[in-house]
Amino acid sequence: MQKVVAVLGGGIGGLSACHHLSKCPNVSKIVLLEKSGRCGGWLSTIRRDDGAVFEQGPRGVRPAGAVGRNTLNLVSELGLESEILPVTKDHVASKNRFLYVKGQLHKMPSGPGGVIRTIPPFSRPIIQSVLKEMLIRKGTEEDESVHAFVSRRLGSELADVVIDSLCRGVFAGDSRQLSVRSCFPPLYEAERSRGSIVLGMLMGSGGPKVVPSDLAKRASKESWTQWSLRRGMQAFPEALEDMLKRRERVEHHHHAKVTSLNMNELASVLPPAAQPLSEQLRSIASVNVAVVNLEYEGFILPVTGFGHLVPSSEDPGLLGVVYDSVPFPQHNRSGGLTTRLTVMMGGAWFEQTFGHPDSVTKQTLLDRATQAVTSHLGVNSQPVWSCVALHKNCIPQYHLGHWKRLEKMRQYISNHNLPLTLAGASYDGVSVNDVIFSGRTAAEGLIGKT
Ligand SMILES: Cc1cc2nc3c(=O)[nH]c(=O)nc-3n(C[C@H](O)[C@H](O)[C@H](O)COP(=O)(O)OP(=O)(O)OC[C@H]3O[C@@H](n4cnc5c(N)ncnc54)[C@H](O)[C@@H]3O)c2cc1C
Ligand SMILES: C=Cc1c2[nH]c(c1C)Cc1[nH]c(c(CCC(=O)O)c1C)Cc1[nH]c(c(C)c1CCC(=O)O)Cc1[nH]c(c(C)c1C=C)C2
Repeated sequence: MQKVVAVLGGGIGGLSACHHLSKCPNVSKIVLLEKSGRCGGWLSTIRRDDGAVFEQGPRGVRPAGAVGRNTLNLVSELGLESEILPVTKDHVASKNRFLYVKGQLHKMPSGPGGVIRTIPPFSRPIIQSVLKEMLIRKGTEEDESVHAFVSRRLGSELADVVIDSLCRGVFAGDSRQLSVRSCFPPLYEAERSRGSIVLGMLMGSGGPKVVPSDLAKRASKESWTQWSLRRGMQAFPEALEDMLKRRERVEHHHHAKVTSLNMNELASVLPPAAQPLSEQLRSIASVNVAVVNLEYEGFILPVTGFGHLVPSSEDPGLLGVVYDSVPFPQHNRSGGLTTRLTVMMGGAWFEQTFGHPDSVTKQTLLDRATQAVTSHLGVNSQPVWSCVALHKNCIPQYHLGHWKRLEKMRQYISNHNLPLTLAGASYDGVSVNDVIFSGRTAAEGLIGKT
């Protein structure tokens, strides 16, 4: 039977779903409804006339794992290989990530040397916590906060500093509220199946199989840790949309105000009979993040690496600073040496730091960002260019019990034969890779594997 499918929202998840649907002969028409004037959602790049590129959303994608290979396969199908900017394992941006603790930058421990010695800000070698972890009894809870899980298994110091910061650097969220089961499924599964995170990591686990393209094989052979594109991440949805435009069965509608991938809006268009589903959708929270891109003249950093994260105990509203020009110097303006930084602020602490997002001024956000660059990195010069963006509700938060909410929603959809499939960052992973994979899974759920 021929199907007509509407895809709501042209973020990278919706585009990925369209792409897979468009390969299926049983789908006679695909209607993509995007509320804004462009597709891509949070993949948003500023391209200046002088060649400089600044990311307002994701800036790097990980090539590892099945979902990473799946994305690279798509990049390859789109013919974007020559546009790829890989960062390899031995690059300084892969080796050096910093934490800003008690007013100082500390390199995050990596490699054997980093775990067997006591390295500030830690009070003992990390190897001690790692070895002890294998002896800790399995938890019995169906779900636990990321902070509670890591405190129980690895100790409160790693939970307070490393895990707290990691949750800020991925979810802009609070590790005390986020669910380990939904935010870091491999950690939760490792404890359940092997009794230990360390053993689970050493022994590996299953997961979806994705046959690698030549590009994905190259990424593995050359040990890439992340990649971007010459014209920035936005080039990815642009290429995907261009490819879809060439397919006859795909209809595009920009400025099409129908519904949204934003939970509240999707919930509001569901029929009253679907109220239980609407309520579950509404209960998925999301946070606001201020993204401040800064450009400085010359090389102004006291250290070099990917960037630094700030634990919530140090400064709740300041999440971290990415040193963009280190991994991707190709995005600097042509001719002349510059440093490009991105300061990320707010997240789960937005309101307590800045008040209501509608009343904070761009100048306040810019001042806060440049002050952080001065105090954290000792930079006294002023940026020669800046751009402030406030992304409202941009990162969904998988709070405790998220897995149960998903199960109830999917059960409800299935019990009521609703012609609806959920895909995107609100459900099974927020990374670009996860979202692209969720679009593929949603399409395959409707039409079978392509
Ligand atoms: C600041 C920031 C940094 C990030 N960094 C990284 C990173 O380094 N690496 C990484 O892997 N991931 C990163 N992410 C996460 C990743 O970018 C997102 O999770 C992902 O892009 C979400 O894609 P999506 O398609 O689910 O949703 P969205 O991007 O939100 O797309 C949803 C689309 O639906 C449209 N829409 C909304 N309302 C309507 C309506 N009424 N009608 C029709 N359409 C509507 C929107 O306009 C939008 O185009 C980052 C995210 C942010 C915000
Ligand atoms: C400071 C805030 C944020 C920074 N990046 C993001 C936020 C909220 C968003 C983000 N970063 C990553 C992902 C994808 C995760 C994935 O599974 O691929 C998302 C949604 C990647 C990432 N960035 C950092 C880490 C540890 C990760 C996880 C994957 C990896 O190891 O590469 C660290 C980090 N992020 C930011 C900074 C300043 C930073 C510093 C070291 C910015």
